Amino acid sequence: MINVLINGFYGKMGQVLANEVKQDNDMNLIAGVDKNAISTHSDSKVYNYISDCNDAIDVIIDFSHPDSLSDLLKYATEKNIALVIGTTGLTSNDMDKIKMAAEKIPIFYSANMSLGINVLVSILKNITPVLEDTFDMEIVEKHHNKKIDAPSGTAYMLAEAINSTLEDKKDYVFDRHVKKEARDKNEIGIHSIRGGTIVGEHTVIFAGCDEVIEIKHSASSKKIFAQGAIKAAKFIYNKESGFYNMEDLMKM
Ligand SMILES: NC(=O)C1=CN([C@@H]2O[C@H](COP(=O)(O)OP(=O)(O)OC[C@H]3O[C@@H](n4cnc5c(N)ncnc54)[C@H](OP(=O)(O)O)[C@@H]3O)[C@@H](O)[C@H]2O)C=CC1
Ligand SMILES: O=C(O)C1=N[C@H](C(=O)O)C[C@H](O)C1
Repeated sequence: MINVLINGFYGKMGQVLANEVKQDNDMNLIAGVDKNAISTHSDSKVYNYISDCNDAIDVIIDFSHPDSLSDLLKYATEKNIALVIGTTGLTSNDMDKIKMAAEKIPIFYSANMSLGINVLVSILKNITPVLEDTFDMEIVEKHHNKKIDAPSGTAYMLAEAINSTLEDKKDYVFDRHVKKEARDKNEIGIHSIRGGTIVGEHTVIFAGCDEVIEIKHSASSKKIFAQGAIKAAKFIYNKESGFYNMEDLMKM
């Protein structure tokens, strides 16, 4: 059995994940951590601070808030516990800290744990070199009205997938407003929409002369992210230290 701790336990993802972990025969939900822990709130043990947890844990799965990152990395590295991180809105400095911690423990990071988005990443890497000279590239992401970061972590991940194939990297332009100059060829536009309960939609638009290609991924339930995180946890809990992502998991 793999012993799991969930960071961000009372959150939308934390609760969906707890449910999925409980139904998984290989996993044992040991406890949760949330900044407003109320012991009577659920049938699971929940701590206010990760440092309060002295249980034997094999893997921590984190869907919380960037503010919890320092405590999370300190705890996991000190106790030598594998980490799966799905939290978005992280800065490049945060990502550097994650990569430094990954020199000591195995860490899996993905801004989107669904299989579909990660297939979309490989499609983008294949088609961008063919289209880059003549097509403009725009990304539109839509999420629920409770989401606190914009653009989504996935939108950045898709833009990075496009850029990874290009020698001349494109700049990112967010929520483009009308400006005097024409659209610069050397940019990727990223547009964020927030409303209702939209789980997550990402569309990549390649707009050429007299033709348009649109590739869209729609999530209709948060379960796909939770199930992806469980696969990631099973993949890394007994791995060597290192920084892992969905590409490593999909290669298996
Ligand atoms: N990688 C992926 O596939 C996916 C990633 N996400 C990302 O996961 C994160 C969580 O999403 P979601 O569940 O919708 O958000 P929620 O706001 O519903 O949940 C986050 C939870 O973490 C708690 N929290 C805040 N700060 C801390 C802290 N310092 N320590 C521990 N817990 C803390 C929040 O408490 P409080 O409400 O009191 O602030 C809340 O209970 C987001 O960054 C989101 O973008 C979401 C879906 C899929
Ligand atoms: O906050 C969410 O809900 C989601 N966040 C992730 C992101 O920022 O890309 C992944 C998914 O789209 C849902």
